[in-house]
Amino acid sequence: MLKGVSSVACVGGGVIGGGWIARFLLSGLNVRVYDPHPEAKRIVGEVLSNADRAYGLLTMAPLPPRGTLTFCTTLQDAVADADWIQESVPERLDLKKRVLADIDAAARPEALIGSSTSGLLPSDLQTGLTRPERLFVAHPYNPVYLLPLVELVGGRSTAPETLVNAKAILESIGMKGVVIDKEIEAFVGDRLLEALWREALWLIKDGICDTETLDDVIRYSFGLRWAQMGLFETYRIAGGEAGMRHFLGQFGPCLSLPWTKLTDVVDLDEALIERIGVQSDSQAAGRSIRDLERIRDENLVGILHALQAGDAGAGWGAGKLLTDFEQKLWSRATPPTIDLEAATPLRLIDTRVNAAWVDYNGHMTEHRYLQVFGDTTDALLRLIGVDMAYIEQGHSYYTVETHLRHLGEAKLGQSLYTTLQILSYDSKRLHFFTHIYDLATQCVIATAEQMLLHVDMVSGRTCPAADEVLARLAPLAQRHAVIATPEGAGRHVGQKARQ
Ligand SMILES: NC(=O)C1=CN([C@@H]2O[C@H](COP(=O)(O)OP(=O)(O)OC[C@H]3O[C@@H](n4cnc5c(N)ncnc54)[C@H](O)[C@@H]3O)[C@@H](O)[C@H]2O)C=CC1
Ligand SMILES: C[N+](C)(C)CC(=O)CC(=O)[O-]
Repeated sequence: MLKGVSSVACVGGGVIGGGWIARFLLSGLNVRVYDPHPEAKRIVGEVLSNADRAYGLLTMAPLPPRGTLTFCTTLQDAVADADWIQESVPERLDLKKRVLADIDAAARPEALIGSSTSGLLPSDLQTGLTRPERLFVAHPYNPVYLLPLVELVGGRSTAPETLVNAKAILESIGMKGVVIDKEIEAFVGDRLLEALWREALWLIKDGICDTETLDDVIRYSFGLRWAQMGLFETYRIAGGEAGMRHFLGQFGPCLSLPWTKLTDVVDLDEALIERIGVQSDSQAAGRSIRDLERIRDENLVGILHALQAGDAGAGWGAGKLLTDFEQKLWSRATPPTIDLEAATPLRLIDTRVNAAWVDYNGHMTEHRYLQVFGDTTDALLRLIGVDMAYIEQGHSYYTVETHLRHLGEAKLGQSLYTTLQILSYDSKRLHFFTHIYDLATQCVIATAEQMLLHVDMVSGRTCPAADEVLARLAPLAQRHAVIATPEGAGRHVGQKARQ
């Protein structure tokens, strides 16, 4: 049975606790935090501010009102009324056991308790608890507010329904809970990461390459592959038409070659720590951690958006998950009210310039303007009844001419909105003028004048629009006819002739 969650407690508000706090708050849940660090409020505030920025770029779907954030002076006060308590204190078994025992004693009996541990066994964490059945590992990935995966691992005493409930709750906040069948130190993700990490330390220690080269090798090649398909499916493709079996046949014998040092663990002595520290400082080129976080977040948003377009627009992996989450948000939201009676252009789209829209000039690239104008056209069409049901009947409007003017610049994260004025129409033609405005200054960023024709999609020829569409169009066009013709309407591209 799925338990509803409205309030959450986070015990520990560092890198991971801060990420959880942001994820919960931005999903509309109230969060109470306990972290004795004297600067906990500042640290959480900074993570939250980056998370806000990242969500502003990630989605235009109507997020619920942000939950309230409360810092508590005692652990007991933080957890007493919570439905879900997430422990994210440092990775030490003795400390975690002490903190989890305090949580167990102060929490409501039905509250779920997740631990962010990267590798400690849930059976070890739950020994000695009064209600060990509600304790489980909920191992997330940094940054928790963007990366959707949580490994859910139960211990010997964890009740199966605890994991079922946890998975459902995570789905409701846009995350993917993956239940790991058997507990093992470091679970699945950190087993893989740890193997790579240990190998990488040897490569630096042995002077095979420096830290920047090693990172380049990952991020220009298999890092991109892993982001969208994981390991096994990627290798299946690498087997060519004969697939995985061929891959295993070809590369299986390499397992006996000295291609890894995994049987041996590098001595992470002072000298190696210093070498890595120096190389890593130089690689960061003076960028602060928060700067690097913002760059990372923009990249992840770009990859997630690209994955939303995967599989012919159906979405792929984490991109499909984001689309499904956005659809839930749209279905829960109240539709925006558009004043159809007013003699003013229709305000149809509110949007924000996202990372994938920005080009080498540092501003919104030209084809994205057409996308915003196209989204505005779609909003008008939906308003007059040309929706997916209408299109499935075999009729639609096609754009046959666009005159687009760039009058200002739009930068990453800038909030924009569009207004549309109908200039003329008849049974087959629809002619209108659209402005893109900067929300903050109300300045015009771009305009487009467009002509659309109503078509029979089977014959590919124009034909009159349905009566009900024209009936919706008529009153709008009448109201717009009394508004002054917009500056720039009817303009063409040209230069004054030389005298
Ligand atoms: N940093 C990472 O990349 C990831 C870490 N994790 C796990 O998350 C957990 C936390 O790690 P980080 O956030 O990286 O550590 P962190 O050091 O950034 O944060 C730990 C926080 O816990 C607070 N704390 C210490 N004792 C406490 C207590 N008794 N009660 C409440 N708060 C207390 C500290 O003041 C600090 O703010 C660990 O179990 C770690 O393995 C999981 C996934 C990724
Ligand atoms: C380094 N680490 C073991 C704490 C990493 C993780 O647990 C997951 C991650 O975000 O990489």
